[in-house]
Amino acid sequence: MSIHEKYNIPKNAVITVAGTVGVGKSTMTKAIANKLSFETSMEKVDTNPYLDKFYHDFERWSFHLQIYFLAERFKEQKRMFEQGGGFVQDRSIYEDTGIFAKMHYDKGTMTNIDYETYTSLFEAMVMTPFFPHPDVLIYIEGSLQDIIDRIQVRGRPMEQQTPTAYWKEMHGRYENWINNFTTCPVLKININDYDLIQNPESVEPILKKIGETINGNRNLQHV
Ligand SMILES: Nc1ncnc2c1ncn2[C@@H]1O[C@H](COP(=O)(O)OP(=O)(O)O)[C@@H](O)[C@H]1O
Ligand SMILES: Nc1ncnc2c1ncn2[C@H]1C[C@H](O)[C@@H](COP(=O)(O)O)O1
Repeated sequence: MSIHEKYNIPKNAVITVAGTVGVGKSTMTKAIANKLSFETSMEKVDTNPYLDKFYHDFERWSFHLQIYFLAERFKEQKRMFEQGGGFVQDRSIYEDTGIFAKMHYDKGTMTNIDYETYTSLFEAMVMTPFFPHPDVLIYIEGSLQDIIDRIQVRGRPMEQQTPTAYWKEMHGRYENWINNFTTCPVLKININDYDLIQNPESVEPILKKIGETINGNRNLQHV
């Protein structure tokens, strides 16, 4: 029996992984893709031409950065579906607008005009019946302290130098955002319930839940 049959995960599934910075999305993305022999769509940090500048001057670069992320993730989303699925994606496109753009607008580091321009572009590109959504969004959650520790250990200077208040604000917003997210089925996982670094096999119960979430939703659709 193949692993796809074992957990009832279609070979053409598209799985996206969401959660705050440093919570463990990339690690989870690679572990799931490896088990399912799926392709990954990784968020590229080193080649992002705006990210470091943005962390040094939010006001100056927040619009440029959001447009860049929107273009990159839109192209990736298109690629995943054009290739017929079988992908795990490191961070969903929905967090760009629901978390980041909104947070910078609310905090005054993105202007009203820029926010309007960005959100109308996002809505026109993504929130249309023509744009396919993932089969499941895995939401990883953890305590603020664990996340701050992970950001420090990972060691990207631009993130290490960012005040804790930024991560705290983001952490609170994520909880709100996920509780109101309805675009595709959600599977919530807490970082205390697995450890992919010490115990790679702890991905197995996650695969089981992925299959259940995808199929639970398909059954609901056919009732
Ligand atoms: N289960 C885990 N236990 C301990 N550390 C972890 C775990 N998963 C990820 N990490 C570490 O936390 C840091 C952030 O993980 P990463 O996957 O890069 O997060 P994200 O993609 O969400 O920013 C990395 O240093 C990674 O090695
Ligand atoms: N849409 C975004 N706006 C601002 N910053 C963002 C956005 N998407 C990702 N980021 C930042 C946050 C991190 O510093 C890096 C990579 O994210 P990670 O959660 O570590 O994968 O990009």
